[in-house]
Amino acid sequence: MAEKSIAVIGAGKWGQALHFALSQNQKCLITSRTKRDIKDFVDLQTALDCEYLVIAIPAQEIREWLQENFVFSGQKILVAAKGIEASTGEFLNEIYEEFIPRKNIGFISGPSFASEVMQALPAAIVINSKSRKLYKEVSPMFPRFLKTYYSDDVIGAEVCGAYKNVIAIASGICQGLKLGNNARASLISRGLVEMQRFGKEFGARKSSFIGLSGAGDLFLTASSELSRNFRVGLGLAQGKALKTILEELGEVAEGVKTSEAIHKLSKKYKIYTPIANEVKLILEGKSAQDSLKDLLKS
Ligand SMILES: NC(=O)C1=CN([C@@H]2O[C@H](COP(=O)(O)OP(=O)(O)OC[C@H]3O[C@@H](n4cnc5c(N)ncnc54)[C@H](OP(=O)(O)O)[C@@H]3O)[C@@H](O)[C@H]2O)C=CC1
Ligand SMILES: O=C(CO)COP(=O)(O)O
Repeated sequence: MAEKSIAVIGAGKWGQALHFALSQNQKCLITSRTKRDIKDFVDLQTALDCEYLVIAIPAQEIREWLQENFVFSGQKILVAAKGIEASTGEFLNEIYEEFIPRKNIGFISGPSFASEVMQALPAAIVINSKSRKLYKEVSPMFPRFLKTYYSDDVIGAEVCGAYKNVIAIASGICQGLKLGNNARASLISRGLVEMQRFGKEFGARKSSFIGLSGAGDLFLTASSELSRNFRVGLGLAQGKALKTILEELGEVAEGVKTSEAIHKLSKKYKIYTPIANEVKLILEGKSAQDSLKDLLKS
């Protein structure tokens, strides 16, 4: 295995942005299911032979991808996805740990729209790992414009990154229904309380929710049309069918499936998650106006 070699797997929006960022300080390879005519694009095996892998494959696809493609041979992994597996309700750390030792895995979180990273605009992200050593190894790989912080609250970062996508859908609905700034601020702040309550059940640390991974990413995603999840919400408020919205989007909106996962987990562990539950129901066809009435009285 080549030393300090690094590759991004998954050349979607975020994978390409991370490849751009990681190419500033060293050579970084990139691969994807669909072959692309882009700089440093290699076949999958060449990428898998690298020592460091940044995996930007969506949450719902990763288990099957790992089963079919991944053999652990000492690689260190940074997980770029933000979501919870809907079919099982399993967190990404649980899935990855079936294939890779915990000390070799880190999770990227924090407010980071790919399109802005692509323009080298400044941002701050968190590398969440049980191994501080891993953080120390990967931190210098990031360019100056992407400031990195360390946290060992892996589950906290995961819940924040996944849950904020669902709240972003709710916020897009709120915007689409023209409910006003007061309503949106109320929704986002109650969303933060809700995701913290949910995370507590799984051992997430409270402080993660007021930091970059939580409030930082939530405020970003739930207040901007740059967010795909927010745009899903806008489409729902306009009465568009989910299928049409997702076709028009052409990119992943993790909040859609993650709302199912949250529903499953909140039912199992009896966690009060009113906003996520209404998002799931709206995605299944409930009218947004009816959801609003139910949220206001609950
Ligand atoms: N975009 C952003 O600003 C940010 C995104 N994220 C997270 O990163 C993850 C990826 O997002 P993003 O890159 O934007 O999404 P995109 O929809 O742009 O790209 C998805 C990528 O996943 C690959 N992919 C999808 N299904 C499979 C599969 N079954 N097997 C192998 N590869 C697959 C696609 O490969 P191909 O195209 O080659 O077929 C593509 O490279 C999501 O979890 C998202 O929440 C996190 C932070 C910021
Ligand atoms: O996670 C993101 C920014 O931090 C991107 O959010 P969207 O997937 O909603 O675009």
